[in-house]
Amino acid sequence: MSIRISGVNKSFGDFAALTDIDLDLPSGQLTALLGPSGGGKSTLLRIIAGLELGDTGTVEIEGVDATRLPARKRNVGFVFQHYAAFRHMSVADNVGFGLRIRKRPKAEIAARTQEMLELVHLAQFADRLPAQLSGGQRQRMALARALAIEPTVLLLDEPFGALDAKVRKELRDWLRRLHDEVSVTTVFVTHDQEEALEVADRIVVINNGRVEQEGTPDQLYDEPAGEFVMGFLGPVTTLQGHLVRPHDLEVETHPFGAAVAGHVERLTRIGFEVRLDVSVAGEPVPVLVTLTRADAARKALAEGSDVWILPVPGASRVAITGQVPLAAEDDLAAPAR
Ligand SMILES: Nc1ncnc2c1ncn2[C@@H]1O[C@H](COP(=O)(O)OP(=O)(O)OP(=O)(O)O)[C@@H](O)[C@H]1O
Repeated sequence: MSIRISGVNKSFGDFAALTDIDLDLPSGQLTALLGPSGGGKSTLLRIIAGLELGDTGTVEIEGVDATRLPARKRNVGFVFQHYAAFRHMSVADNVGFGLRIRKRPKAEIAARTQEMLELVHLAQFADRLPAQLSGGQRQRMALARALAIEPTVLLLDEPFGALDAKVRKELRDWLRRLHDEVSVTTVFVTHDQEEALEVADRIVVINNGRVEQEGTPDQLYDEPAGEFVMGFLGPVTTLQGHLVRPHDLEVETHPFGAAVAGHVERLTRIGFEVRLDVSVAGEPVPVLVTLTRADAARKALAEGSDVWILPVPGASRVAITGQVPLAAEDDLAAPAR
């Protein structure tokens, strides 16, 4: 285990930012800390980095107790959302900065800088100033700088958060490939569930200062530990006291099995999908069902259709206990995936 966090608590005044955090983050893997704003992700990352000290607990990095080690002795590389580059230094000098302050020989600095610039595909921009790069290129420069010191651990705090959706997606794919190439233990903070599901080997869901669940993307998606995790990972709807995913509901225009009867109140086409708002006796709000256009056409579904709905076998379902899933409403308003 590369990073072991045991019994960490952290309060700011009487506000508990982190409560009883125990985590093992495996060597060489890409782990996402995922959760809503204010949940404590950045605080945990800063404690791993040594930029913040927990009130209790320990942090071990590669078997070494790092709890009381200052940040510069932990051998971590760090990239923040808004990367603060040295504006008067060239891209190459920015990348080599960490090596210069560590007083490495000049030839080594030059070679390593070149290697890093090639890794992040910025070699042709070595002599530019950071202001002459695009936002995405600047974040790649930041990654090159963090990696130049050969860190044991690479920590990224919403590294692509400030970029537009398309560049973000490109960098996300690129980070995954980069990680596979250099395979340094990487922990990144995100509040974007799609980013975490796509990129990470492991996901730790953090909410209200606590770990809600950790596991592989598939484990979390297939077996969410509760309402919060299920609601945070994508669109959900409510049927018979359970949360279920709208695309996991089978819909027919005739009764079948244990299906419940309903009435299509609204039919919306969104790209290749069709979304149905189905009123069901006993349900306070319409049940949401998504299916493909072809499926909807084949079944001749229309507003006003009488339908029967049932979760498909093996669908993830979570019993509702009263806690409102945070992401659900936004996700329902957005085009279903
Ligand atoms: N230095 C501080 N002093 C007081 N409160 C703080 C401090 N740092 C963080 N907090 C509080 O601790 C909570 C957790 O903050 P943190 O930045 O870790 O959350 P986060 O999950 O990373 O959120 P975001 O995605 O918005 O950055 C927040 O409520 C924040 O206001």
